Amino acid sequence: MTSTKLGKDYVLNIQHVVKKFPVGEGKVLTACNDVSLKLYRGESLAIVGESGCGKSTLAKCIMRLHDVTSGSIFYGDQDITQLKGEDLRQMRKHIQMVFQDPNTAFDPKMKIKDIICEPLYNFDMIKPSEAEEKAKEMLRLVELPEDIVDRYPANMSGGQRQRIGIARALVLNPEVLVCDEATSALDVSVQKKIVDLLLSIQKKTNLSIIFICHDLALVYQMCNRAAVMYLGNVVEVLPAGKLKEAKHPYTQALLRSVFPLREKGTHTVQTLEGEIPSPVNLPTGCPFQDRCCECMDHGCRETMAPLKKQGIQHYAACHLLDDEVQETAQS
Ligand SMILES: Nc1ncnc2c1ncn2[C@@H]1O[C@H](COP(=O)(O)OP(=O)(O)OP(=O)(O)O)[C@@H](O)[C@H]1O
Repeated sequence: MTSTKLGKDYVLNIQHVVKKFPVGEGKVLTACNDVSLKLYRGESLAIVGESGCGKSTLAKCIMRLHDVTSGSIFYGDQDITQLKGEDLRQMRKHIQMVFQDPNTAFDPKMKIKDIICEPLYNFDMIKPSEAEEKAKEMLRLVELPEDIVDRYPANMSGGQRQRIGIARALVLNPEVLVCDEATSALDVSVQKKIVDLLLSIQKKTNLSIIFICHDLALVYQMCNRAAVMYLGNVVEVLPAGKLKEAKHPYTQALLRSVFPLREKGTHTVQTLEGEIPSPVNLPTGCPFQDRCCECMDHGCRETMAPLKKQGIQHYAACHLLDDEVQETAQS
């Protein structure tokens, strides 16, 4: 389990991000609904939740692969949602992404050294004569043999290719790494090695990592904090090592399907009842109301509860909960 001691210093401040997609016939799909989160320097922040809850859309807004509909994402004092042209290009040096599928991420005709050094070429930060040495340095960082610099990606394993993807993402020495399901295409044993590698690089470089992941057991072991999304909303933020103390009925339901499996003895695996509502017709009130066995007629169906403080670095958005301390929640 990872320590949850965090500095006050944050590298990203996501404020009230809304992302809507037009889906025809005048209808609008809300993929992210007023998301506010901070990413602290040197932390790994997991974004978890069922398929379609808006995790990748949020990552793409951070990477500026999508424009937000409204809201801000501050990197230092720069609102990256407003950057254009050369300013936007320069910002990409600081925030890099590792994609899910290492098998389709690279041009098969490029040598490993050119794949790794491509971001440096893009910023005119390297001469061709320096590429081999730089690529070897990055291969050492991701614990791959240096002598593969002149090879092509085709004959490498998925795990090796993902290490190359990490080397390429880190070659510009970014402050933030966004990993969108970066291990889910790999075998379980390889997943663990890639996660350990990311953690050891993080210790050396104080990198901040956003880790989008379905695997709650992995998040529990490797991340500092977890933000739980449901239907485009952040419903709970808490120390990842305290996931089992989650307060939001959705997080609790999500966890019941994972953690009992790891305990000996008798148990039944509980799954979430009902269907996730369509993000095209978001209900008024709490997004989880129709699947929540504790839903109250008054309140839950009328307004979305704000994130309320539940403990150190722990906030949950539920009408059943009170604020532990009378203060505005800052996730
Ligand atoms: N370009 C798009 N146009 C329209 N709808 C989109 C677009 N991209 C995503 N969506 C919708 O937005 C919602 C959130 O999708 P998103 O990919 O962010 O979810 P996710 O939590 O990352 O899911 P998964 O875990 O399956 O990757 C989904 O309903 C999805 O269908």
